[in-house]
Amino acid sequence: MPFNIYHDKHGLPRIILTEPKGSSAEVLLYGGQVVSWKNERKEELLFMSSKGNWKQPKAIRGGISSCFLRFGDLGSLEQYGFTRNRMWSLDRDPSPLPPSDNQSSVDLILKSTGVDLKTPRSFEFRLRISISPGKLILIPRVRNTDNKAFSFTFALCNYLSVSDISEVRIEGLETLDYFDNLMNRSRFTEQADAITFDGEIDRVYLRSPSKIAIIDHEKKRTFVLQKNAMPDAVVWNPWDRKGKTLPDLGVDDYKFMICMNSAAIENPIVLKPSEEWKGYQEISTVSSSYCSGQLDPLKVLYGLH
Ligand SMILES: O=P(O)(O)OC[C@H]1O[C@@H](O)[C@H](O)[C@@H](O)[C@@H]1O
Repeated sequence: MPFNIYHDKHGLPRIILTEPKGSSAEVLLYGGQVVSWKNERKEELLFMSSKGNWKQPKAIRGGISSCFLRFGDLGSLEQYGFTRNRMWSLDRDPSPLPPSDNQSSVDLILKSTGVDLKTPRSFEFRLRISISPGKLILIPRVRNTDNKAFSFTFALCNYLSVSDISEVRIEGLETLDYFDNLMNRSRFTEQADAITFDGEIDRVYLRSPSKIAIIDHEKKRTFVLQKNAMPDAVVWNPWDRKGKTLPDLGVDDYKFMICMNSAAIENPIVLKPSEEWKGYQEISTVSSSYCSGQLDPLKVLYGLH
C-alpha cells in the first residue's frame, strides 16, 4: 500500500505518505494541498497558519498548493487560480508517468469536467507527490483536452517553515531581474548578494537558476529548491502590517514563514490540443555547516556536501 487515507475533523480526506527512514507527508484531496512534511526527527518543515479558522472554499494558508492561475487569453478567473479550492480525486492512471505502486507517492487529478469546474477550457491537471529521505517531490502536469490551444500561468506555492525570517537568506536569485508586486509589477534588477528580510516582500524573479538555497541560520538548516519547467521564482513574506490584514494568518506567523514559489509567470505556457506540460519540483534539506556565519553557496547550490 503506497499511502494511507483517513477523514480529518473537517470530514475531508487526508492522505498520509510515509517512508522507511521515518519522514512523512500529508496531503489534502481538497485543493491537492500538501499540509505537512516532517523529517525523520518529526520536525515540521512546512509552515501552516497558527489560526484555526479555516473555512472552505478558501485554501488553508500554508503547506504547498498549486496555483493554476488564469488562462492567458480569457481574463481572470479566481485570483490565484481555482485548483487549490476544489476537491481532487485519486488518479488511478497517471500515464505516461510509471505507476507509483510501492513508492511513497500519491497521484492526484483534477478534471475540468467536474461538476463545479465550469472553466472556459477543458483540461486535466495531474499532480504526483512523493517523499524519500530528506526530499519532497512534486510533479504537476496539465493536459489540454480541449479542441483549441490555451495558455496559462502556474505556480507551486511553497510555505516553508523558518525559525526567524530575519535570520533567513536566499541565495541563487542575485543579479536577476524581478517584477516587484509592491511597485505595480515594475521591473528591477537584484543588486544584493543574497535576499535577506526586514520588511514586506512580494517579487517574481525571472528566469531563475534551477537551484535556489533558502538558508535558515538559526535552525542551521538549508532548504534547496530544485525545479524544472518553472523558470520564475516568487518570494513573498507579508511582514507584520500586511500580515495583520490577512484574517487567516496569526499575528506573529509572518516571522516563521517564507513563501518561495516555483512559477511560470513571465511567459505563459501554451498548450495545443492534447499536449501536456510537465513541471518538476524537489525540495530537500541539508544541515548548514557554518564558516564565519556563512554557508558556502557552492556547496548548497551544487550539492557538494
Ligand atoms: O492570500 P493568497 O491569495 O494566498 O496570496 C498570498 C500571496 O501569495 C504570494 O505568492 C503572492 O506573491 C502574493 O502576492 C500574495 O499576496
